[in-house]
Amino acid sequence: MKSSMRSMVRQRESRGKPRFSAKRLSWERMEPVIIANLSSGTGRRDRLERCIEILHTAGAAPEIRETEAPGHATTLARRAGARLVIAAGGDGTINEIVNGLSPGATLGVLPLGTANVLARELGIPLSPEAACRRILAGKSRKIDLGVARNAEGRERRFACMAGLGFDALVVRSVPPGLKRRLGAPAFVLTALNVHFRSRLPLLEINAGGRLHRARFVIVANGHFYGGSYRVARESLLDNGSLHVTVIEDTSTLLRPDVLIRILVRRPLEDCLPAFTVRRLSARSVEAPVPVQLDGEPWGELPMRFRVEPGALSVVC
Ligand SMILES: Nc1ncnc2c1ncn2[C@@H]1O[C@H](COP(=O)(O)OP(=O)(O)OP(=O)(O)O)[C@@H](O)[C@H]1O
Repeated sequence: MKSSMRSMVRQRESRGKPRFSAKRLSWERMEPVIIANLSSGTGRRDRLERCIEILHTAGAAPEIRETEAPGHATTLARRAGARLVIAAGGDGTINEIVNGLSPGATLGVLPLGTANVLARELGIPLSPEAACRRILAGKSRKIDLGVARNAEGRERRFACMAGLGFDALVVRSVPPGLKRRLGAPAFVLTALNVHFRSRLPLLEINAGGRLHRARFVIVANGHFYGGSYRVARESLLDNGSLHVTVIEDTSTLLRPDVLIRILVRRPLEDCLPAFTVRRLSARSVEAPVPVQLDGEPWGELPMRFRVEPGALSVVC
């Protein structure tokens, strides 16, 4: 079973060459707007102001919009229209923006979050100054987006990953104060707490007619997870598929061969069942199973997931 899954991954990867080439972006004409979440991990005002200064010095005069509450970035992105919309924040802010962007808009990223998975995936420098220079260099490319659809038919896009079960419970449980103080290690501590103290509900996924039962499933659009941890060997942002990692039991994550790979940032697909698909469905088996999208809670199973190839234009 495992070897057939690995060969599926290999087959897909050999077909997974970039499908959308980079093109030069006329960002001056796109009237840039920065949507800034100053409550995100490293979203301090002085960092944002340094970025604005760099952009001004280069002759760009972006409009600045600060978020006032969770969800506000979606409204601001919707209002911005077909412009260069620069997300100053983390993956949660990017997720909100991606869910409000107009067709014809391009996303820029100033990584001011905790994990900054999409920035890492795109190779955007994590220093805000260097990220500004990348925006000024003005190249864009198309990437895929994942889409989750819940039982009521509501849809939400994700740029990096959906997590079913274990990590969604962690995201729900991490105390905001601990996250502010510790950053990413707050998730590791909470994950250990959830693993040892909670009874994780069982879920079932159906991918192309194959059923898998697990307590934790990662549906990734890219290959990084939770920062610089890896689920897959290489970036998958534009290969037209979702990468699925199946963790039957979270105690597997503490198995020495798996733990070592996690610690040295080797891809989980080397030691855990993984495959790529265009769509899958997931349901809970016994008790409600929570879901997270790009690190933010988004309801419970059942849900369907699919990829939208080349759905987002991003500065890279
Ligand atoms: N003005 C605001 N006040 C409080 N929370 C906000 C505000 N604007 C946005 N948020 C919320 O802040 C949360 C965290 O944002 P974000 O994910 O960008 O930062 P992060 O968690 O530090 O980064 P990462 O996801 O990269 O680890 C999101 O849930 C978002 O809805």
